[in-house]
This record gives sequence, structure tokens and C-alpha cells, in this order.
Amino acid sequence: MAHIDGRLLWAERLTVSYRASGRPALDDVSLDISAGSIHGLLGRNGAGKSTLMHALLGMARLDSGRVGRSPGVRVGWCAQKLVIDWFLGVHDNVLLGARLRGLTGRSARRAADEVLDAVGLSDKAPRDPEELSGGEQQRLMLARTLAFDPDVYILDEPFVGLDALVKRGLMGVLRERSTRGSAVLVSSHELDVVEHDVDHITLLDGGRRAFSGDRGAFIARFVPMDTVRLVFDRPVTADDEAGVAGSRLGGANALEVEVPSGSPIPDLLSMAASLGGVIDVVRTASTLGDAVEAAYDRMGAGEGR
Ligand SMILES: Nc1ncnc2c1ncn2[C@@H]1O[C@H](COP(=O)(O)OP(=O)(O)OP(=O)(O)O)[C@@H](O)[C@H]1O
Repeated sequence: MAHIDGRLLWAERLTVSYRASGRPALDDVSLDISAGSIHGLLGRNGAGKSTLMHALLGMARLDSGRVGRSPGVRVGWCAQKLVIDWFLGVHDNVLLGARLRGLTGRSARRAADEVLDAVGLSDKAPRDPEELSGGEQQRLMLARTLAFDPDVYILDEPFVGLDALVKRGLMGVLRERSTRGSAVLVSSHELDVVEHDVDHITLLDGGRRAFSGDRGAFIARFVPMDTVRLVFDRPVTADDEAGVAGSRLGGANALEVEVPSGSPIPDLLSMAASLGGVIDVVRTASTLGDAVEAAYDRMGAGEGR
């Protein structure tokens, strides 16, 4: 696989309409998917996430713009709706992914066994897909995509219906694949699952790109401040409060101060040390979920369009 500037797959100013009139489902959206990254595609229901994924896969009719792919890059997709070969058994569905990757014989079977194990379906391998639960069928689709082991994973709401342990395990497998150089584009409303693993965020709002950048920049943009709490082993005095610029009382034994999201705070720490009696410094960092909530609030109020 060769790539251009680390980019494996990209969209340039895509506009897609499902009907001739009315607002486009995707409006002038650009996106780069780079090797080794996990890229979260976020947005409310109907924001255009699936449409963008379909466009990247070459499955949407473009009004304008273009999709580019570096030479030899293989793209794998796990759809939001169930796409399973119901005429094949569980193991053979996964084997299909390994064969599409070019593996044959024992190595294909081994690859299929490995991913069935990774998604916790080894014991269901001899079954037919209709004998699986909804969550297991979802895992089967993911297993097939993992067996294909593409350079770019396009995963549309892959965690719906999965239990917490399986979700975490799958996120770990995706992280491992990205560390080996694959790229992952994942849409999800389950921010707690992707919270610690996404490097890059693109946020869509009504078909338009409202944000694209790294995770830290996203949080800083929508929740610009963290709260730091200085806890004392004694009541806070007026001198303490005056000594920490911008602080407020946080109960009898604590001061609270707002600092820029994610920023180092050496001055505040040395100030705390000089006050005497500070026994704990607790920083409440904003999460991806906080930032998305704040972003959706602002988008509801018209910002970001
Ligand atoms: N086949 C279609 N025909 C007509 N309109 C469509 C079609 N598919 C999607 N749309 C419309 O395009 C817009 C974007 O839909 P899309 O499925 O891309 O959103 P999404 O962000 O993936 O939403 P969700 O989070 O609910 O999955 C929506 O307004 C939707 O109603």
C-alpha cells in the first residue's frame, strides 16, 4: 500500500443530495483519513454520517466534489444495517472476509478463528447466522470486516446492541489495528466507548462540517475550561483566596479555579504548594461526551452551521 502524505482515503468538498430539491444530505464536506489514526465521525441523527461513509465507499451519487484513495489501499465497511450472508454459516461468513483479503487454506481459517475469538463468537462458529442474537449478528459483521483486515475500516455505528465488555474489547482490537498502520473511521453515538481511543474528530451538523481536528482541539473548542479543586487540611482563608487568581470557594476547605482545557498548570501547582495546607489537587477534565453535548447545544442554537 502506498500513501500520499499519510492519507489513505479522502473526500474533497462533497455534496450529495437524495432528491433534486431540498437541502443536501452532505454539503461541501472534506475529510482526510490518515494511516494509524482513529477518526470519530460524530453528529446527531440525520447529520449525514452514513451518507459521508457511503460516499467514501463510492456508493453515493455525488452532486459535486471527489473521493480520492491512495494506490492499493483496501477499504472495509461494516454497515449500520445487518449485512450478513444468510446462506453461509457463522464461520464461513468470517472466512469470506479472510478470503477477500487474499488468504487461502489454513491461513484463512486461522485468521477467521482469531477474529471469531476476538469478538467472543468461537463457540457459535458452527451455527447459522439466524441462530445468533442481534448483538451476536452485529459481532459477526464486525468479525468479517476484521478478517478482511483492510487499510481503512469504515464502521457505521458498530457498537449498537453490544454489551460493555465486548465494546471495550472491540475498541482494543481496532486500536491495535491502527497501531499497525490501518486507519479507522467510526461513527458512534456511544461516546464512552470511543472516548479514549479517537485521535481525530469530524462533527457534522445538518450535512455540513461543523468541526474537524484532533480530539484535544475539539474538547478545547466546545468545553474550553477544566475545573481544578485545591483541597486544604484546614478552612480556606481570605489570603488563600486572594493568593490564587480567579479562584472561588468550593466549600469550607477547598478553592476552585478554571483553567484552559487540557493545559499544563505548573504555576497553579507551585502556588498551591506555597499556600501551605493543600492536601489534594483534583482536576475535573472535560470529556469527549461533555464536548459533544456542548457542541450539540450550540448547534441547536445555530452555531457551527
Ligand atoms: N436513501 C435515502 N433517501 C432519501 N433521504 C435519505 C436517504 N438516506 C438518508 N437520507 C436523509 O439524508 C440525511 C442524512 O442521513 P444519514 O443517514 O447520512 O444520517 P446519519 O448522520 O448517519 O444519521 P444516524 O445517526 O441517524 O444514523 C437525513 O436527513 C436522511 O433523512
